Parts: sequence; structure tokens; C-alpha cells
Amino acid sequence: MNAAPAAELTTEDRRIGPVMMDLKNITLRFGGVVAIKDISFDIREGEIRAIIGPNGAGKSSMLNVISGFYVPQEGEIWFEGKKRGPMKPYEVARLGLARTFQNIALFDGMSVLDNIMTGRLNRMKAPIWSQALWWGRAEREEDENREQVEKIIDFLEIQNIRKTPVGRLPYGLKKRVELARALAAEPRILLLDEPMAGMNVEEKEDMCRFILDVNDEFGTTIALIEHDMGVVMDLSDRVVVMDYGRKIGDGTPDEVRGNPEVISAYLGVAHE
Ligand SMILES: Nc1ncnc2c1ncn2[C@@H]1O[C@H](COP(=O)(O)OP(=O)(O)OP(=O)(O)O)[C@@H](O)[C@H]1O
Repeated sequence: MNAAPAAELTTEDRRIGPVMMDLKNITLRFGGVVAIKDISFDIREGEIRAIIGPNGAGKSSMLNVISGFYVPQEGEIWFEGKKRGPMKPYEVARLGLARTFQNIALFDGMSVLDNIMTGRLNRMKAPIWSQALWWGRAEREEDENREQVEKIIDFLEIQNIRKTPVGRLPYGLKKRVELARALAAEPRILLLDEPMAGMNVEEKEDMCRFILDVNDEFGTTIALIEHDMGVVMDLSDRVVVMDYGRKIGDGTPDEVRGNPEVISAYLGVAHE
């Protein structure tokens, strides 16, 4: 289970494939505020792609554009060879995008297992009314869902808390359950919103390891935003750096680290 840091592996080992999502000249405004200014970058199949930047740089806005929650005023988004238009939330899920949130969005009163099962909802094909008529199909689907969820529970090492109500868990474990729920949707791209925010050092190390393992084991493409630059550098294949809505760097962790504009944007900036 111990994957080497992403930066130490070759492209071939990491199964990085063709461009999956291509964002071209994206501009997003909120009234007079330009949150994203003419930014282009792509996400390749199988990679861990990070978007970093100081507070207010536009990272959350960008994640919301990727997820389809915000529709930019300018620019184009291509996903798996097709130009993407505005989408409803269920269309986003069907397209294969699942995300975690900075402020955990789980059902506190429900068990870990039931929370993770909600991640399968978008994959259920048998409508409720048909379950009485075609019991076999619904049952088969239920078995498949359970099997997939159990695999994820084992993988993320949360077997011992599967029946515990989420509200009783410490912060780091809640984040892991959220990751499990997003994975249950078997996303084409997994979007992580500051996955390490608010964590202590040990929790951060665990989360880092799980993100790398998910990418390695399931081949899941991951796009994440963070403002903790150190964490991201160990984790990512490529990094986009934003500042005041602009893209000021894009490349491997080493390329980005050596970029003078990136250095000056981060100098003196207090980050976790
Ligand atoms: N819904 C909104 N309405 C108006 N302005 C917004 C909205 N969302 C973001 N902004 C503005 O857009 C800019 C970019 O904000 P955004 O939250 O995307 O940055 P960020 O890099 O994610 O910041 P942080 O690290 O603090 O979360 C900021 O000036 C912010 O005030």
C-alpha cells in the first residue's frame, strides 16, 4: 500500500494518458470581481493535478468551473473530446465527476457505510418502482454496490468504523469517509477541495498516502486545490499556480518551485 511520492515515479509507471479535460481561456466574473482571468490548462488521464495559490487567488472558483457548478462567461471546457455546455448536478455526476468539500458535507446521523452508499446513487440504474417488478435486477445492483463499497472501505482502512455514525468521528476520519463516498461514485475525475485543510501533521500524512494509493491502485485521475504548497509538491504530477485570478505557473513541482513569479507570490504569504 505504500506508494512512492508521485514526483519520484516515471510517466510510464504512472500510466499518465491523453488529455481528459481541456480548459481553454476561462474567464469567470462575479459582478465587477474577476475571479479567473483567461486561464488555460489541461488535466491528463491518470495524473494528480494540483491548483495552488494564496488566499483569494481563484482556486475554489476554478474547482467550481471544473465541476460544472459555475459556468464561466468566457472560454471553453472540453471533456473527453466533447465540448461541455452548462450542466445540471445529475449530469455532472453522470459525466463522472465526484468531489469532496472543504467543509465536510456528510450526513452526521448516518453510519459510515450508509454515507458511502450515497455515493453510489448516481450509478443505480433500476428505478425504485421497477424494483417490485424486476426484483432480480435491483438485487444484483445492490450486490454490486455493496461489493464496490466494501472494497473502498477495506482500501481506506475504515472497516472498524463502518457502523459508527459519522458525527462521532474525529475530523481526519470524516475527511477519509468523504473521500470514500466520492470514490464510491467511481469518478472519471476525482475533485478534492483542500483535502488537507485543518488537519494535523499525522492526518495530513495519512491523507497524502491515501490520495497516492487511490491514484495508483484505481488509476483515478485527481484534480485538487490546496494552499499548502509543501503538501502539493510531494503529491502532484503537475501543478497550476494561480494568483489574483491569473495563472502564474504551470508545470512539474520542480518547474513550479523554481519559477520566480511563484516564489514572489508565496513569499510572505502565511499558509498552513
Ligand atoms: N460567489 C462569489 N461572489 C462574489 N465574489 C466571489 C464569489 N466567489 C469568489 N469570489 C471572489 O473571487 C475571488 C477568488 O475567490 P476564490 O474563493 O475562488 O479564491 P481561493 O483561491 O479559493 O481562496 P481561498 O484559498 O481563500 O479559499 C475572490 O476575490 C473572492 O472574493
